[in-house]
Amino acid sequence: MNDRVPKQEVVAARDVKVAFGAVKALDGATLVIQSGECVGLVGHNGAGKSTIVNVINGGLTPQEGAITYGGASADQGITAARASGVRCVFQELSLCPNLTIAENARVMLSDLKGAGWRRRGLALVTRQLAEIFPGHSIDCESVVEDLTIAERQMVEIAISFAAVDARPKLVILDEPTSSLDAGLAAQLMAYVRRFVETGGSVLLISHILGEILSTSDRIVVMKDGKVVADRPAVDFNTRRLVETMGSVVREQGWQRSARTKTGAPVLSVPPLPGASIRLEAFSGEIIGLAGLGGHGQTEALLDLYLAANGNWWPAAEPKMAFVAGDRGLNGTFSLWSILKNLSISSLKGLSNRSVIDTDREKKVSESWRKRIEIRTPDMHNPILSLSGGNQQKVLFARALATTAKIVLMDDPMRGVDVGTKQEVYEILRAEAASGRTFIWYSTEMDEIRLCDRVYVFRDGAIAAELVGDDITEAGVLAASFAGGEAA
Ligand SMILES: Nc1ncnc2c1ncn2[C@@H]1O[C@H](COP(=O)(O)OP(=O)(O)OP(=O)(O)O)[C@@H](O)[C@H]1O
Repeated sequence: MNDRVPKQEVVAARDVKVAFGAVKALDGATLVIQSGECVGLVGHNGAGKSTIVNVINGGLTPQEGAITYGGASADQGITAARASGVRCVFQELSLCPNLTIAENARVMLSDLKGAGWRRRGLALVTRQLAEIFPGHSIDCESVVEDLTIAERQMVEIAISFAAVDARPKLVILDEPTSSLDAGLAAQLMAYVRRFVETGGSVLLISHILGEILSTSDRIVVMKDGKVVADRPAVDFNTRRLVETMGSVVREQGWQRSARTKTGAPVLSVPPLPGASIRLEAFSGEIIGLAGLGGHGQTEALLDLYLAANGNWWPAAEPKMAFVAGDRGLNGTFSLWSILKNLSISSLKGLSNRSVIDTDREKKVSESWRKRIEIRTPDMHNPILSLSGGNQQKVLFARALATTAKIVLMDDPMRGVDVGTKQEVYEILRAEAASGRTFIWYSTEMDEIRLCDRVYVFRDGAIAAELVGDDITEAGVLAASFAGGEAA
C-alpha cells in the first residue's frame, strides 16, 4: 500500500475461544487486520482457520475473547461485520443455485436495491468479473446452477469485491483458487495485490503455499486452534512455512512408474469426432487429465464412471471408484456420520449375508482415520462437523477402501493441507505399484507433474498426450491453447 496513507485497524479478534463439544476449534487465537494489507492465513486441516473467519465475519459468537471493527465498534454479528465493510467468500460456496447472477448479487449486497437493481446488479458483476478475470467466458445472465464450480467461484469472488455505494474494506477469501486453474488463480492474485495497493485489505486462506508467499504482506500460521506465528511474509519460505504448520518437509522421493502402457489396457475410449487421441489406461498407471479448467475433464471422468457402472448406485463389486471434487454437490451425504460417508462404497465387502458387520465397518474406518489423519474425536460425528479438508479426506478414503481397480479423481485435493497431500501422493503411488490405475484431473501443475502419462484437454477433447519427462508446464500450456504444440 502507499506508505503515505496511514494504516488503520479494520478488524481485530483477540484471545478468542470457540469450542464445539470437546473440540477446541479456537483456543485463545488473536488476529488483527490493518487496512492496505493482504494477510495470508495457513494451517493444517482443522487448525481453526474457517472458524476464526466465521468469528470475524460475525457468523459465530465466541465463548471468550473480543471482536472489534474499525478499532472501536464492539457491535457483534453479521450485520455489524457487513456494516464495517467485511465481506467473505466461503470455502463451501454460498451462491443460491436457482437464482441468476444478478439476483445473487442482490442477496449478497444489501445496498443494491431500489428501482433498476437487476440491471445495475448485472452491470456491476459484469464489470467486476472483467476486472478480476479479464477474458473470462461467463454469461453474466446465467442462472447459477448452470455454471461450473470454477465459474461459481469466480462469480462469488466478483460479487464480494464489487462496490455499490462503498467498496468493501476487507474481503476474506477462504481457499478462493481451489477450483481455478493456474491462469485464473494468477489473475485473482494480481487483482488482490491491486486491491490492497489502493488501501483495501484481504485475508487470504490457501493450502497452495506459493500463492500465500507471493501475494501476502504478512503471514499468520495456525495450529490446533492457536496462532503459532504472525510475521512478515518475507520471513518465510515454503520449507519454513510447512515446518511452522507442524508438518514434516519431505524430500522429493517421487518416482514415476517406468511401466506405462504395458499389457492390455484396462480402459480404452475412442476419440471424439474431430479428435484423434484415444484415452487409454493400463494397470498400475497414474494418468493425469490437464488443460485449462472447464475443458471437459470432469465430464470425461463422469462419462467413464457411468459407462463402467451404469448408474450412481453403489455396485457390489465396483469396477471404478470416484473421488468427487465438488464435495457439496456430489461428494458428501451431509446428514450422515463420518463413518457412514466413508463406508458407503464398500458395503458389500463389509457385509455378511447382506447384513453390515458393524465391527468390521468400524475397524476399516478407524484404520483410514489413522492412515489419512481424519481429525475427529469420533467417527460417528456428523460429516459436517469436519473441516473442509477433512471432509475431502473422507471422500478419498471412501474410494480407496473399495476393491475398485480404477479410481477416478476429479481435482480431489481441494482444500487438503500440504502434509496430508504428501501422504496421499505416497498412498497413490503404493496403490498404483500394486496394480491400481488412477485417472486424475488436477488444476495444480505440481500434481500433473507427478503423473506417469497426461492427456491435455482442449474444447472437450484430448488435444495432446504427454509421457514421462515431457510432462512439463510448458508442454501442458502449449497443448492447452488452440494452435499450440505439445512439447
Ligand atoms: N459445526 C461444527 N461442529 C463440530 N465441530 C466443528 C464444527 N465446525 C468446526 N468444527 C471443528 O473445529 C475444528 C476447526 O475447524 P475449521 O473448519 O476451522 O478448520 P480449518 O483450519 O478451516 O480446516 P480446513 O483447512 O480443512 O478448512 C475442526 O476440528 C472441526 O472438526
